[in-house]
Amino acid sequence: MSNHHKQQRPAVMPDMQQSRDTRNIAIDKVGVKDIGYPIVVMDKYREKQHTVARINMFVDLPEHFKGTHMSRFIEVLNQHHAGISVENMETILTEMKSRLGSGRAHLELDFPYFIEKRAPISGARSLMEYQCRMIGTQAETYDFILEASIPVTSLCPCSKEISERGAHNQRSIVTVQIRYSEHIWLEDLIEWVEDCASCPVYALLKREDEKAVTEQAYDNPMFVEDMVRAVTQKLRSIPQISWFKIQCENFESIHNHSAYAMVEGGNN
Ligand SMILES: Nc1nc2c(ncn2[C@@H]2O[C@H](COP(=O)(O)OP(=O)(O)OP(=O)(O)O)[C@@H](O)[C@H]2O)c(=O)[nH]1
Repeated sequence: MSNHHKQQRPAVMPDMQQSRDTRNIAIDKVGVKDIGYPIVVMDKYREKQHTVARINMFVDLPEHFKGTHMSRFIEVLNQHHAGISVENMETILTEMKSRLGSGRAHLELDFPYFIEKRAPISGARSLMEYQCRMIGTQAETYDFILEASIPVTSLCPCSKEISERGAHNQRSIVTVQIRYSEHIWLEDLIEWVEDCASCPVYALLKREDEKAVTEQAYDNPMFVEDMVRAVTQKLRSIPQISWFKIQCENFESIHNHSAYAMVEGGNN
C-alpha cells in the first residue's frame, strides 16, 4: 500500500453529524441509495447465482441529531462483501442498527435474476431476466419481503369478443411481493405467476413456438383484473405465504397508457 493510503486522520476534526438539530423533527429513513454491489442469491437448480444489486440502506434518525454517519453504511456492507444474501440480511440489519445507533434499519436489494426457460414447442433454451427485490427491515422484530417482477402476455377478452378478427394483446408486468414463513424459491414464485397469465414470455422463440404462444394467449384472454385475481387465488393456496401484494400493469397496445390493478391480502 502506498504512503498516500496510510495517511493518518488529523487529531481533531469537527463532527457535524453529531451536532444538535433543534427543529424537533425525527427522520424516518436516511442513508445511502443506489449502491452497485455484488450479491449471491440462492438458486433452486444451481445452488447459487451471482448477480449485481442496486442497494439502498437506511436507518431512522432521532430529532436531536443533525446527521447520520453515511460512511458507516458502506463499512457494514464491505464487511459482508464475500456474500451478501438473504441469509445474512438480518445480521447486516442488526449491524446497521448498532453501528448507526438507530432503532430501525432498512435494506433493499434490487437485482436481476436469471432463469433458464425452454420454448414451448421447440424446447430451445434461453435465459430470462426477472427484476427482483429483497426488502429487509429490523426494528423490534425482523421483517422480510421478497419481490419479483414478471413480464407476461395479456390478451383482452373484450377485444376478442367484439372483434371480427384478432384481439389486442400486450406485454404486462406482474409485480408480486410476499412475506412467508418458510423459504419460497424465486423460481416457484415466478412460475406460479406465469401460469396465471394469458401466456408467459420467453427470450427465445422459434416459428413453431411463436404460433403456440399466439394461440395460447388467444385461448386465455385476461383483463388486468383477471390477472391479479388469478395470482391471488394461487398465492392463497400456498400456506407458507402469510402476506402478498400483487400488482399488474398492462402496457396497452391500443392506448398510450397502461391498465393497472392491485390486490393486497394475507393467508391468516
Ligand atoms: N449525514 C450526511 N453526511 C453526508 C451527506 N452528504 C455527504 N456526507 C458525507 O458523509 C461523510 C461522513 O460520514 P461519517 O460516517 O460521519 O464519517 P466519519 O465521521 O469520518 O466516520 P465515523 O468516525 O465513523 O463517524 C462525510 O464525508 C459527509 O460529508 C449528507 O447529506 N448527510
